[in-house]
Amino acid sequence: MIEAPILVAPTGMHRLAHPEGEVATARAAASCNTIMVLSFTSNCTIEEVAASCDAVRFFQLYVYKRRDIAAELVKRAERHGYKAVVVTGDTPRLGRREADIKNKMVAPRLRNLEGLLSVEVESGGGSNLQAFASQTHDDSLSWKDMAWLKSITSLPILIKGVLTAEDGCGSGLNGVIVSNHGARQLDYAPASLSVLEEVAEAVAGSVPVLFDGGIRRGTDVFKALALGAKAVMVGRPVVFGLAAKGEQGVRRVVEILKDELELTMTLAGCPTIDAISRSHVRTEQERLRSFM
Ligand SMILES: Cc1cc2nc3c(=O)[nH]c(=O)nc-3n(C[C@H](O)[C@H](O)[C@H](O)COP(=O)(O)O)c2cc1C
Ligand SMILES: CCCCC(=O)C(=O)O
Repeated sequence: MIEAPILVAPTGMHRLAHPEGEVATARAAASCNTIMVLSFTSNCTIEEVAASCDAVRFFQLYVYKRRDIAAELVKRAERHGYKAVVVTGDTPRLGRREADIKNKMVAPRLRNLEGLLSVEVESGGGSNLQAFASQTHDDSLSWKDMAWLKSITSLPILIKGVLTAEDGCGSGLNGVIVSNHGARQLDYAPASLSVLEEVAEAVAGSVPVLFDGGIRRGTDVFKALALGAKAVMVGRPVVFGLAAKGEQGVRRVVEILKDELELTMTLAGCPTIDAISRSHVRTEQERLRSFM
């Protein structure tokens, strides 16, 4: 269905990077024939992104204390042709982002929420995003809430932010995304690549396992696929491409990754994605063991 196993990860507030925001990213993803996961905290609306071009898109969900708002946005995504919900499980509260506090970070308008919620928040002199998240995100989020989510949508649901085998196989959802939120949430959370294999083994092919975190080269995509991911998602490089050259910049980022993946496959003797196997990579642990 998609040209390469490289998706656009949900990242918030694309107008911080480019005036056209998520619409430019969506067009780039569409022209690369890949899937964009639209962030719940986008600047462009669900409808604007849907109307920008014809492509497969997923919608990322933050579960708000105000469940009616979360449900309303999922309904809007469903109505506008988004094909899956990606529920982010690792952000019941925002991690302590000291740079945002120091820089007095102010989020640009989250237009999806207009008419639903006042986005004027007092930051107390620190990060306005952090103050906003603590007012809105439901910090009691747990597995039991997945039953509620299933009850409000017929779309497939993927859980993002899984870092253990136990969470991977216990979700009862339609897909698992191994991620530590780009190391933006909890210091000392494991690097997502270091736990990918154990999660993939536990899930054992029952649902697709996706991966994100630190994908910067085609070789990184290859490593993640060898360790059990069906596809990867890319966060920061897409935002950097958007900031540098808008739609064209995002397209270039995805193309570079795809070209590098193809080169890596050829040099590793893999004519197809399915030919990438566990034996193509050696982990740090295996390397150390080989010295013993
Ligand atoms: C600026 C920024 C904003 C992000 N916003 C969201 C978001 O709105 N929702 C979400 O689930 N993850 C968000 N993430 C996390 C990404 O989806 C992804 O997990 C992470 O960026 C992957 O790592 P990478 O940046 O090394 O590719 C964000 C990450 C960044 C860098
Ligand atoms: C309130 C969440 C903001 C978007 C996000 O998830 C991030 O910045 O990592």
